[in-house]
This record gives sequence, C-alpha cells and structure tokens, in this order.
Amino acid sequence: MHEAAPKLAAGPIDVVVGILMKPNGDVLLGQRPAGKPYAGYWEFPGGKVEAGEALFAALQREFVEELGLHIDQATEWCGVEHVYEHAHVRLHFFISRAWQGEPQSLEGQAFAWQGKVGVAPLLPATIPLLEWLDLVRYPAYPRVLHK
Ligand SMILES: Nc1nc2c([nH]c(=O)n2[C@@H]2O[C@H](COP(=O)(O)OP(=O)(O)OP(=O)(O)O)[C@@H](O)[C@H]2O)c(=O)[nH]1
Repeated sequence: MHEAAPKLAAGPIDVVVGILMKPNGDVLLGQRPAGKPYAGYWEFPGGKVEAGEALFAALQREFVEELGLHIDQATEWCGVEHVYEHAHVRLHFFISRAWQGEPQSLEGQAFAWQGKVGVAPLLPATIPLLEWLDLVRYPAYPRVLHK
C-alpha cells in the first residue's frame, strides 16, 4: 500500500511594489481597503503579478488600476520574502522617480505622501524597508562620486 504523497507547500506568490519618490524624498503610501487581508494596514501600492506577466508590466498595471498613475521608469531595488498566515509572498520593491498623473483613490483607499513615515500600522514585511529608505531618499540612487 502506498502512503499518500505529502502535500507540496504552495510556492511563493510574486508581488510587485512601487515606491514613488518625490525629489524631496517623500514617498506615497496607501491604506489597504476593507475586504482584503490586513485591511486598514498601510503599504506601498502594488499587487500580485499575473501568470506570464513581466514584473515592470505588472507594476505599471497595478498603478493604473489602483491610482490612475502611469509609471514611466522604475529601478528594481530589493526583494523581501515573507510568510503570512494567508500567503507566502515574494515582494519585488521598485523605486520610481518618473511617473505621470496625480494619485486618485480608485479603490476607495486612503493614501498619503510621507517624509518620515508616520502612518501606522504598516504591513509587517514592509516595516524594515522604512529604515533602508533613508539610504536612498535624498541623493539620486545609485550615486557615484568622483575626485
Ligand atoms: N502592495 C503591497 N503588498 C504588500 C506589501 N507588503 C506586503 O507584505 N505585501 C503583501 O503582498 C500581497 C499583495 O497582495 P494584494 O492582495 O494586495 O494584491 P492584489 O492587489 O493583486 O489583490 P487582489 O488579489 O485582491 O487583486 C499581500 O499578501 C500583502 O500582505 C506592500 O508594501 N505593498
């Protein structure tokens, strides 16, 4: 008799996240709307990558859907993997300093431009990013200095 094959753990879900950064270092955060896991928590805008979709295309799509913004250019910044009780996610964080339009609340969510981030609570996997942001906030990143 064969034993039942062990259930394979679901692989991580790819999520793209965009940090819009103004020249003065302010970044845009949104509050998760009712009905989603962690409703009311603050996050950087973004969402799940669809099957076969390129990361940057997914980022552009999410910003159009959620905020009515067009992202012209973004830099892939860092990746964070996190296991929540509802999902195992692999987050791909981008920084964009080039977009068109003003954010609109297309999903009824609140949003806020923040220098030192003062909104709370933040999604757990996003909390460490706030400290790392200070590394890239003011100079154009990456910046190479010459003698
Ligand atoms: N957008 C965003 N998602 C984040 C961040 N940090 C973080 O852990 N996540 C996680 O990444 C996942 C994003 O999924 P989502 O449910 O918002 O994606 P979505 O907009 O495509 O949702 P949908 O499935 O309702 O269409 C969630 O599990 C969320 O907890 C963040 O800073 N921004």
